[in-house]
Amino acid sequence: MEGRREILRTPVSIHSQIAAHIVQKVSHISRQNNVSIFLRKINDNRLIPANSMLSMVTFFASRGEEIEVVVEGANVDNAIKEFKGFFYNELGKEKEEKTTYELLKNTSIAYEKIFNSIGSGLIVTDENGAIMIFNKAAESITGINMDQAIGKKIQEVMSDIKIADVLKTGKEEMNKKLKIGTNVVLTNITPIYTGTKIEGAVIVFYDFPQIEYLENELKRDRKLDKAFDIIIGNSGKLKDALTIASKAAETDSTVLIRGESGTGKELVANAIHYASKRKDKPFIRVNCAAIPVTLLESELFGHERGAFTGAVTQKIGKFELADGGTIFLDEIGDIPPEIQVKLLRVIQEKEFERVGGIKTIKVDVRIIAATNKDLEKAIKEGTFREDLYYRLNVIPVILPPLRERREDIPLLVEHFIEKLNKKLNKNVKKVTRKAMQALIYYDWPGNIRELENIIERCITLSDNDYIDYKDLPHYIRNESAVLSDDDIIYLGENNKLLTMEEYERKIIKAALQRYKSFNKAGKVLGLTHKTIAAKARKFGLVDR
Ligand SMILES: Nc1ncnc2c1ncn2[C@@H]1O[C@H](COP(=O)(O)OP(=O)(O)OP(=O)(O)O)[C@@H](O)[C@H]1O
Repeated sequence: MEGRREILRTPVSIHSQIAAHIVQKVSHISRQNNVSIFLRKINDNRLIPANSMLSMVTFFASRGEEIEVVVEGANVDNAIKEFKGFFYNELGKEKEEKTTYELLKNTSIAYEKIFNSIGSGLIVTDENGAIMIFNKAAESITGINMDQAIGKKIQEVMSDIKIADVLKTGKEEMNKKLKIGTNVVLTNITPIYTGTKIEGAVIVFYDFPQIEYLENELKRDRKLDKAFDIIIGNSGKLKDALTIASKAAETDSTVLIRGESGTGKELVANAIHYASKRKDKPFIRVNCAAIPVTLLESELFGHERGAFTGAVTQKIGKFELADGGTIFLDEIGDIPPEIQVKLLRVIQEKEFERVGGIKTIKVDVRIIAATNKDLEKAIKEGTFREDLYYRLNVIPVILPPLRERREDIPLLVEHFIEKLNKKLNKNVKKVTRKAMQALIYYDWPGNIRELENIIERCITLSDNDYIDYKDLPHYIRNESAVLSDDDIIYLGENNKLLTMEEYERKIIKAALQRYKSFNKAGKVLGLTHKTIAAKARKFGLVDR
C-alpha cells in the first residue's frame, strides 16, 4: 500500500471541538480519495485515525506545534493536498478558546488515567475496528504494546477478537472465552451507539486464571447443605465433588459415585439422601458385592413364599423397603448380568416382580450407585451392560483419593481423634509435628478408612495424650519425609537466609495454596482478609 507523510505546523490549538471539524473533513477526503488518514504527534508513536471522533477526542496539540499527517491508500497525493488546504485555510480561521482547550485537555488526561487504572483489559475501537484506546491492563494481558496497537485495525493486532458482528448488528457479545497468545481471557464486546448509529465497540477482557480463581472461590465457598457436614475436608478437589453431589441432592436423578475404596462414597450417598426432599423416608444400603449372587436378586426385589428351596416365607426386597426414599447400591460393578437386566427395568419403568411372583410392584425410589471398579473396562469385557451404565451415570460424582488431597489430612486427623477419643474413652489431644509430617507424606492406598484405622490403633496403643512418630506403624514412618524443627526456616541457595519480604511471600503463597481463600488464610496467619489480599497482589500471587 502506498503511503505518504508530511509534517505540518498547526495554525490552531487542536482540541475536541476542532477535532470535530477535522473528523468531518477527513471522512470526506478519505472517501473521495480512498485513503486512510492518521495524525501523530512528534515524539509519540501512536497513529490516531483522523476520521473518528472517538479517537480524535484524545488528540491534543498546541498552536504552532508540529504534527505528522500520515496518509495511506490509493490517491495519497491528492488527499494530502486537500488535507493541507483544509488544515491551513479553514482551521486557521477557527477562533482560539484557550480555557476550553485546557479544560478538554485535562479531562482527556483524567480519562486516560482512569482507563489505565482499570484492572481489566479495555480496548475501544471506532466503527471500522481501528483501535483508539488500549489500556495498561490490555498491554499486560496481551503482551502487546499500546503504541503498536493504537490506530491499527483490531484484527491485525488480535485476530482472535471478532468484532465485525457487533459493529454490524449492534448486538453485544458477552462472556466469550478466548485465547490471546498464551492467555485465556473472558471477553465482553459491546457496541458504542450515538443515537442509532454504531460508532465503535468496547472490548473488556479479564485474565482467565483470575476468573477461574474467583469462580472456584465462589463455587467452593458455596454453602453446602448441613447433611454434608459429616464429610471432612477443605481441598478444592473434594469441594468440587461435593458441590456436584449437593446439586444432585436437589434432584431425583440417579447418581453414580466413583472413587477408590475408602474415599467416602457411602458417606456422600448418605449426605445426598439427607440433603434431599426424601430425607424423612428410608435410606437403604445394599452391598452388592457382599451378598451371594444367588441371594442378591431376592435381597433387592424380594421373593414369594416357595419361590425357591428355603423360601419358607414371603420376603420384602430392599427396593420395596426404600419406597419413597433412596436405595444405595454399593459396589454396583459386582452385580451379575441377570440382575443387571432387572435393575435396568426398575430404573426405566420403576417396576419389578418379586422372585417367584407374578404381581408387578411399582416403587418410587431414588437410586444412588457406587463403585471403585473400572466400569468402562467392564463394558468392554462384556461383564457390565452399557445401557445400564448410561442409566446409572446420569450425575457422576468422582471422589479423589486421599493422596491427591493431602492438605485435608491434618483436618481429618483432628476429626478422627475427636471421634475416637469418645469411642475409646481416651483423651489424646494432638499429633506431634513429626508424626503429622509422616501421615501427610504416606500414600494411603486404603484412603480415609485406612487413616481412621491408623488413628484408632495409635490412640488405643498410646499411653500419652499425644500421638508421636514412634507410635505410627513402621510402613508409615518415613525419615526422609519429615523435617527437623530448623527446617521450618527455608534456606535459599547456599544455605543463606532470605529477606523478610521473601519469607512473607512464601508464607502467604503457602497459606493461599492450602486454604484457597483470603479469609481462611488470613484467619490462620492472624491477618485480615484485606491484608492478605493486598499482600497477595503485591507479591503477584493473584492477578491484580
Ligand atoms: N471426608 C471424610 N470425612 C470423614 N470421614 C470420612 C470421610 N471420607 C470417608 N470417611 C470415613 O472413612 C470410612 C470409609 O468411608 P466410606 O465407607 O464412605 O468409603 P467408601 O468409598 O464407600 O469405601 P468402599 O469403596 O470400600 O465401600 C468411613 O468410616 C467414613 O466415615
